[in-house]
Amino acid sequence: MSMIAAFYGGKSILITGATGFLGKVLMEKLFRTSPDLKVIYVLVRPKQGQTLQQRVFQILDSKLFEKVKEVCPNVHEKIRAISADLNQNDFAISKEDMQELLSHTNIVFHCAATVRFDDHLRHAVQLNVTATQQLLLMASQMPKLEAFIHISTAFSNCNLKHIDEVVYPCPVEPKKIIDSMEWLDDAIIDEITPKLIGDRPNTYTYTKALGEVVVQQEGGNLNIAIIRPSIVGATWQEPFPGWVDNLNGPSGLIIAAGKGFLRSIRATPMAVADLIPADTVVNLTLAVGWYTAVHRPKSTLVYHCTSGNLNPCNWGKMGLQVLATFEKIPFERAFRRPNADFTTNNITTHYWNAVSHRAPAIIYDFYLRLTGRKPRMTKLMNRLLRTLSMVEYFINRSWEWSTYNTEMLMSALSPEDQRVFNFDVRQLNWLEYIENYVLGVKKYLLKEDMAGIPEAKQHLKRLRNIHYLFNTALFLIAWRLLIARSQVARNVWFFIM
Ligand SMILES: CCCCCCCCCCCCCCCCCCCCCCCCCCCC(=O)SCCNC(=O)CCNC(=O)[C@H](O)C(C)(C)COP(=O)(O)OP(=O)(O)OC[C@H]1O[C@@H](n2cnc3c(N)ncnc32)[C@H](O)[C@@H]1OP(=O)(O)O
Ligand SMILES: NC(=O)C1=CN([C@@H]2O[C@H](COP(=O)(O)OP(=O)(O)OC[C@H]3O[C@@H](n4cnc5c(N)ncnc54)[C@H](OP(=O)(O)O)[C@@H]3O)[C@@H](O)[C@H]2O)C=CC1
Repeated sequence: MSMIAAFYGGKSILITGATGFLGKVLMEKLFRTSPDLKVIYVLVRPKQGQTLQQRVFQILDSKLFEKVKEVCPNVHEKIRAISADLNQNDFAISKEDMQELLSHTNIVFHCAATVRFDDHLRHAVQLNVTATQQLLLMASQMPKLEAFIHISTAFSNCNLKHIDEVVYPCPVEPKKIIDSMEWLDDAIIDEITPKLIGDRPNTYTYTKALGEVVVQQEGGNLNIAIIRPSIVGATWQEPFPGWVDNLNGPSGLIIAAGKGFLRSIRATPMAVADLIPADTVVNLTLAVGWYTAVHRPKSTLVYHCTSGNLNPCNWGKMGLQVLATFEKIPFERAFRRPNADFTTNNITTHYWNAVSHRAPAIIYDFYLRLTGRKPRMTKLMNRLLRTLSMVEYFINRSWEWSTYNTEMLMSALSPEDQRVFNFDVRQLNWLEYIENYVLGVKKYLLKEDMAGIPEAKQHLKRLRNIHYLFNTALFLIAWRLLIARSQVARNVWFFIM
């Protein structure tokens, strides 16, 4: 019998960010392994054209939850969607809902965040820092609370090379930052943002670091733990391999490469690609929730959920495997044959961006215009180049994350829990994982049918022939121009003939 699964039985659990990528996998695992849990409260903001219930039921009715329905047929009754906006005071939760949350919640999993790299500092502080502060305040008024688990990121201290499982202080106190966001206007915030984020690459990593400091400073007597996942990728095993539902991290770039838009990327092949599957993060999170509630460590423990020091894979190996998978399972209606390459310096990056990204987009848009259609490729390419410039920081460096607490926790689990809540990345076979990831991107993100693979292969063959024809024509034109101008070229030509 799994002790962790039994622990969540009968519990009332509050999840923020439940409609996000990690939140969904977390809910799925909770319902599947502890179908006798009492209720999961999810803080959800209303979205245009959908009621809260519709939003949540859409998730429960998705393929991700198919197995849950078998073990927990009344799953719809065990989820309680609470209207909340983490950007608002008291999260704009009604008095009755707040009362219910405060008096019943046993465990809090705080997953909500803005993960955009380019978010305005004011908004990133609001969601990643102030909302965390407010949630802690709520948690301190929950008499039945047993554990508060905060999801951060392994990159919150990416300005360091070696990162320990501790909360690092920030030069400016989070409270001062929160206060200043209230009275500074946008223009001044824009001006001071580079100074505040310092040697971090973006507002996301900076505000996640501030959020951790808030958790440590304002956690009071709560049982708190912080989890720091690295780059979260598609699921490894559960509920099935390859599940993914957004374009963050590598997923969007896998699409861009598979559709033939992404032809070169500035990356260091030997740099460690610290990916971690979403189900591994969720298993660790649930184990941490149990451990924190039952063992009540004296201080706030930080757990690194990373792969690099236990089972490293580098970007070169990952890129090659992604490309190899496209051979077997190509994406439909590719723009060009997938054939991306790594560049390593500014000059080659600019050159290939011009030749392989911008030029084909301009030519294609010209063709669209000629045929009376709306040009769209240049816009798409600009977006891709912007994304590339934002991720470059992370794919040209390696970090070392120590994992003492995570390994300690692994050894504290019973053999059954180690199996049911497996977060041992040493067992991960990267080649198999990446192949399933690409397959998952095709099925769950692009919603492409496997029956379309033969046609996709035919399409790639046609693209290859067009490519050969285009190159031959280009060569002949260049040669013809050369022959017209150079006696040496003419002599060589006649000699060959
Ligand atoms: C040895 C040599 C070998 C050679 C082999 C070479 C082979 C190469 C093969 C290449 C194969 C590729 C696979 C490997 C790629 C590796 C890259 C991995 C990158 C990983 C970097 C992650 C770093 C993680 C650090 C921290 C981790 C975390 O803690 S948080 C999670 C990470 N967060 C994110 O990823 C968010 C990033 N996104 C953003 O910040 C923003 O979206 C943006 C700034 C990128 C774009 O903002 P913008 O306002 O322009 O657009 P937006 O409104 O967001 O969206 C507009 C449309 O664009 C779509 N979109 C959004 N995001 C992406 C994306 N990442 N990729 C593509 N498209 C995206 C979005 O859906 C919108 O579409 P429409 O709705 O249709 O308009
Ligand atoms: N994905 C990754 O690679 C990594 C993620 N993390 C961390 O994991 C956590 C979850 O990330 P992930 O699932 O990928 O992120 P997503 O962007 O997929 O999900 C974010 C969640 O936060 C919610 N949210 C955002 N703003 C508000 C708001 N104002 N009010 C209420 N809810 C809001 C979103 O709701 P809505 O659906 O309404 O938008 C969504 O449920 C984050 O803390 C992130 O920092 C850490 C490392 C890597």
